[in-house]
Amino acid sequence: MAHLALQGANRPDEGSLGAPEIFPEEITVEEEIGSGSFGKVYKGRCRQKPVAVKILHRTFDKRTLLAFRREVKIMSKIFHPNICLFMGACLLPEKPCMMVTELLPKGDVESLLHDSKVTLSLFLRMKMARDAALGMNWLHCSNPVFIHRDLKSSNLLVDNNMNVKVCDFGLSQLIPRDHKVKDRQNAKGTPLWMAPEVMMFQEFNEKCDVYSFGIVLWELLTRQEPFSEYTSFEVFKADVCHKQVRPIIPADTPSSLSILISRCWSADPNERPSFEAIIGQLHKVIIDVSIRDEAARDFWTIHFIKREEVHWPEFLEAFCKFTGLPDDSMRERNIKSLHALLEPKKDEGGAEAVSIEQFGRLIDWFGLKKSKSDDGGEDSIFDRMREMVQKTWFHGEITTQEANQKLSTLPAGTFLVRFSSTHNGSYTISSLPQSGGKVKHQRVSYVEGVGYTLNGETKPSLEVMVRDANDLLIPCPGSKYQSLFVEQSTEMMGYE
Ligand SMILES: Nc1ncnc2c1ncn2[C@@H]1O[C@H](COP(=O)(O)OP(=O)(O)OP(=O)(O)O)[C@@H](O)[C@H]1O
Repeated sequence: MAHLALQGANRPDEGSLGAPEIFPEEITVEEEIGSGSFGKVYKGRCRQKPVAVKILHRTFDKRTLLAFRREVKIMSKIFHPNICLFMGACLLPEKPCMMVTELLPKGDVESLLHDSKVTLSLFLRMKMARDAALGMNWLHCSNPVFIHRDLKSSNLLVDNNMNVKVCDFGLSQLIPRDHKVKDRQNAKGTPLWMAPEVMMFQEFNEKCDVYSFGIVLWELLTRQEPFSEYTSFEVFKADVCHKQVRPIIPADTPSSLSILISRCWSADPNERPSFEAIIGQLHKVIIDVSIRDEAARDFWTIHFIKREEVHWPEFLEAFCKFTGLPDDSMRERNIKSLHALLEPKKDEGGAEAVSIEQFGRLIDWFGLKKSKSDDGGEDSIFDRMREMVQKTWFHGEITTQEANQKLSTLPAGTFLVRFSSTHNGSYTISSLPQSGGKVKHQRVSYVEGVGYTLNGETKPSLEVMVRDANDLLIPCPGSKYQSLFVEQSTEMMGYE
């Protein structure tokens, strides 16, 4: 009954919200996918399209209704690829208040980060951060300025292509550009992500969202909950506001990222960067977290800044020039090896593209620097790649499970060498012990200029390691690179 009274008294002039109207009969509600302070979110269908339907509690107070109406009003005015698409609302008196938005099937970033079964590389997590920053920049660039006021990882939603969109505008507010405002009563937002000036009821502007973004960046970096050590709100508030306590940034974080996080959550809002500046810095962070080798990083920055994927021909031309690949009889085989190891993915138009992540991993595995060859000369990265794919025992990027499947029915002493699926730059030797039993997986670390280390013993090449081992006897057949060399041996025969 309470909600009926409120609906009657507080819903004047629905048309002024300017939201496209959707009637309840047009919406089919399916399973629940989330809940919040206002009510629940369901997966549903509207006009044959899968959608998300946010339904207000059956009983709600005036504040909740105002927040819901504010959200509808704001969402019906913002359109950006990184902001959850508003599709319409039902605000009819006597009917449940509902808001229809696009469905983001992968749910929210917080749930994904804390699900240990979900693999999310740091590269992908930083791309997610940049998507969120792009959405936030759109809000902050509008005039008057939109302040979100509740930016946190659970208000970032993810689509099937892992694109991130900002949602939940229930606490958002508009302020004139270059102005500051103050909360008169309760501070709005979620305390763990709330800027100190907001918590202390001081004047604030859109930079309060940048503070929250700093906490989100830290969550994306660490996959942990912020401030989980606190049990008392008063102690937490005093520490954050007066002692400037912030979550600990892991020591091995690339400096471009740790500096960005620290600047975002500065105590002084003027020291926090704008989202425009954050986006620029995240382009750099994405390169830094994807490519560990400094020279390779410079290569990508000079040629492909702001791009995470480059078409194969463009990449090849730049990389061959950069490495000085000679135009000799090996050139074609070198390029074939590079292509096979990079495994460029086909984009929507069918063109092959090399990703920054894959490039970074390739450099970790093979190193850019020249190394000493067996004949006293020098081997380039191309020599190392070409020689590796020719080894019958080398199976490249296969998982532990795939290695188990390949080996399980073969005789003892059979082995293969593959890239480690968990440690960038390392290799794994999977073998069937001669003593019998299950497949054994041993990680070999590779340090450029030093060699390949297994059980404390370092060898100059994997070939030497395999040759010197007593129990690696029969190369496992079925390497995907073998077909590459069937053609090449024929070609070679042709040359001779
Ligand atoms: N469009 C959507 N697609 C998929 N899931 C969604 C969608 N909208 C919301 N959700 C899920 O529902 C949860 C709650 O939604 P939302 O943040 O809008 O609620 P809220 O009550 O405003 O939250 P809070 O109480 O934290 O302010 C989200 O964290 C997300 O898991």
